[in-house]
Amino acid sequence: MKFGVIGAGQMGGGIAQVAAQSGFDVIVQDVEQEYLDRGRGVIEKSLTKLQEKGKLSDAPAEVLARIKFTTHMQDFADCDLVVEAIVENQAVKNALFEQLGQIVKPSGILASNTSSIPITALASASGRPDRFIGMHFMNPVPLMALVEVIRGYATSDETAQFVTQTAEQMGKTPLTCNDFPGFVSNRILMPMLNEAIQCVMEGVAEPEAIDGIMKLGMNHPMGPLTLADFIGLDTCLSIMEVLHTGLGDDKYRPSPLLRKMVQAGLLGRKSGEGFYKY
Ligand SMILES: CC(=O)CC(=O)SCCNC(=O)CCNC(=O)[C@H](O)C(C)(C)COP(=O)(O)OP(=O)(O)OC[C@H]1O[C@@H](n2cnc3c(N)ncnc32)[C@H](O)[C@@H]1OP(=O)(O)O
Ligand SMILES: NC(=O)C1=CN([C@@H]2O[C@H](COP(=O)(O)OP(=O)(O)OC[C@H]3O[C@@H](n4cnc5c(N)ncnc54)[C@H](OP(=O)(O)O)[C@@H]3O)[C@@H](O)[C@H]2O)C=CC1
Repeated sequence: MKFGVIGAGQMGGGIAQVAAQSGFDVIVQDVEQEYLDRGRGVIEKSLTKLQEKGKLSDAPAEVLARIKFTTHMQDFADCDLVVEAIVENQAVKNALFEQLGQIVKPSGILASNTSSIPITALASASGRPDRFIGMHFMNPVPLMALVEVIRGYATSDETAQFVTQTAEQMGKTPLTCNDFPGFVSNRILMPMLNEAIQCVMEGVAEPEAIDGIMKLGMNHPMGPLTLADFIGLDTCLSIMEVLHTGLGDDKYRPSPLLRKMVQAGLLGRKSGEGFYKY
């Protein structure tokens, strides 16, 4: 199978890595060579770590050799499946799928790794709504078991079956849901992170205490503020905005502190500072 990935950021890189670990021929596209080089470096590090722990069947170099990096979208023409993992912005994703729908061969399936944006809208932009689906990996992709599979209004049974099987071949557990804002994962997760941020803003406790309470008290592997920093505060804000607009309920209102931090360029781990410094 020829597996395309658009975006070489934290999610795109992880998806490409796991696809290559599963034996697929992978091609990753990003807008600048610089982002591709950075993505390649992150994949290399992760593969080395997995090998050290005996969790990799092939040598890292063999896995890497299955990944081709490109800045040209035309290179996706003969892909069987293309998963998009660019910035969480509907206008940008719409424009990309309009273009991609004209490039990929007609039998190719297009998928979005979006955290929250309506799959049905992206499917319409692609011009092939029956062969379009949400394939939502979790971060960090090499370690997390779930792929949330989101069926759009017109997604065909064949498309859903193909993507479910592919997720299984990648060693993941696919679970299916319908197309509602934030799907299941982020409709439940993100309001909790937003509430933790609201606790910081209201002075309920220091970030370390909030995270400690949720880790020790609820057995969460990461506290909510550490997790928000890990996901990216810009992505968290975009998801809250989709929930707020899409569900029309003020309980999803993004915390003003979250908004202010994104305006200040404090995006979490990826910018070097969020609720913590990295
Ligand atoms: C926003 C969305 O749309 C959807 C989302 O994805 S929401 C986010 C979902 N993800 C989560 O909630 C993650 C929550 N966190 C966790 O589950 C865990 O902290 C974790 C799995 C990330 C790490 O596991 P952990 O038990 O805390 O152990 P930790 O010691 O930190 O890491 C385990 C090992 O994996 C390694 N590791 C971390 N990321 C890695 C990667 N990408 N590749 C390879 N190895 C990796 C770590 O370096 C560490 O190695 P050592 O043991 O040698 O130190
Ligand atoms: N972070 C997370 O925990 C999770 C995120 N997601 C979703 O995955 C997607 C990607 O998120 P994430 O990896 O965190 O984001 P990142 O910011 O790490 O990566 C996005 C990448 O896509 C690139 N990009 C932006 N626009 C385009 C374009 N038009 N064409 C090609 N590449 C482009 C970016 O380049 P540049 O730097 O120039 O913008 C960047 O390299 C989002 O939809 C997000 O909601 C899903 C699950 C978890």
